[in-house]
Amino acid sequence: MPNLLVKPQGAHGRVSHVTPESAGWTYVGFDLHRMKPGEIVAAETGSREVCLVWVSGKGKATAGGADFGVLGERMSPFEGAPHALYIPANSNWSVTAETDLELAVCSAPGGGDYKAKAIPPGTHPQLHRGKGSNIRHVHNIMPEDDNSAHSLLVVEVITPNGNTSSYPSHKHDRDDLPNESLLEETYYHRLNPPQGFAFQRVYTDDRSLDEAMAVEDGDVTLVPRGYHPCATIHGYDLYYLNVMAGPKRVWKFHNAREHEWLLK
Ligand SMILES: O=C(O)C[C@@H](O)[C@H](O)C(=O)CO
Repeated sequence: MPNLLVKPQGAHGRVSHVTPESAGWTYVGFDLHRMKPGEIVAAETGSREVCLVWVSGKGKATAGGADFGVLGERMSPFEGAPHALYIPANSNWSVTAETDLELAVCSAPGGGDYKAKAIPPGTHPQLHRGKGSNIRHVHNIMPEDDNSAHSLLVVEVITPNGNTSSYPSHKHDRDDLPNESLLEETYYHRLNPPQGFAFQRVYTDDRSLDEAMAVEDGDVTLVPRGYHPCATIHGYDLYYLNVMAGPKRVWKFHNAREHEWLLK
C-alpha cells in the first residue's frame, strides 16, 4: 500500500501530485501548484471533472472557452472563504497567477451534463461543528446537496489549536447506502503558524490499517479506507482541504461505535 503521508516536492511549481495510480485507488486526484505572478497552469480535463480551489492568492481563470476573470481574495487559507471553479469532463482550463498563488486542483471521474461554474465565497454558509475542544469551522465548496458535479465532493475545515476534527472517528469505506457510502479522501494540510504540526490517524476496526502520522505544513494525507481523525496542538491552527469521491456522490459516514457516546 502507498505511504499515506505525501510530502510536498519543493516550494514552487506543482509541489504535490496525487493520482489514482500513485494512491493505489480509483477515484480521487489532487495537485497543488505554488505559482508566481504571471505564471500559467493549464490543462485538459479529459475524462475527469475538476474543482480548482484558490487556497491563497489571486489568479485569472478561463474554462471551456469562457473568461471567469480574476478569482481569489484571501492571501491565507486562515482568512475567510475560498474562491473555486468547477470544470466538467472533456473541457479545459487555465489560470494565470496575479499574485503568489496556491492553487489546488481537485479531480475525480466526470460524467453527466454539468457546466463550468464559479463558486464564490459565501455560496455555502460557514458551518461550525462539534462542541468544546472538538469545535471546527467548515466551508463547503462542493457539497453533495448542490447537484453540480458527477462525483466530486470538496470541503475545507479550520481546526483551532488544541482541538480535534474529523472526530469522533468516522469512516466512509463501504458502498452500502443508505447506511454508508464509499469515498476515497485526500487531506491537504496547512498550519498556522507554519512551523507547527498536527496528527492524523487512519485506522480500521480490525487494525489491518493503523497509521498515525505527524502532519506538517503542506503535507497531503491519503485516506483509502478507515477512520481518519485529526488532532491539533496548542498554538497551531490546522487548515485542511478535503477531496472525496467514490461510486456515488453521497457522503454517508459511519461513526466508530466506541466513540459515539461523545455525540450524546
Ligand atoms: O467535520 C469535520 O471535522 C470534517 C470532516 O467531516 C472531513 O471533512 C471528513 O472527514 C470527511 O469525511
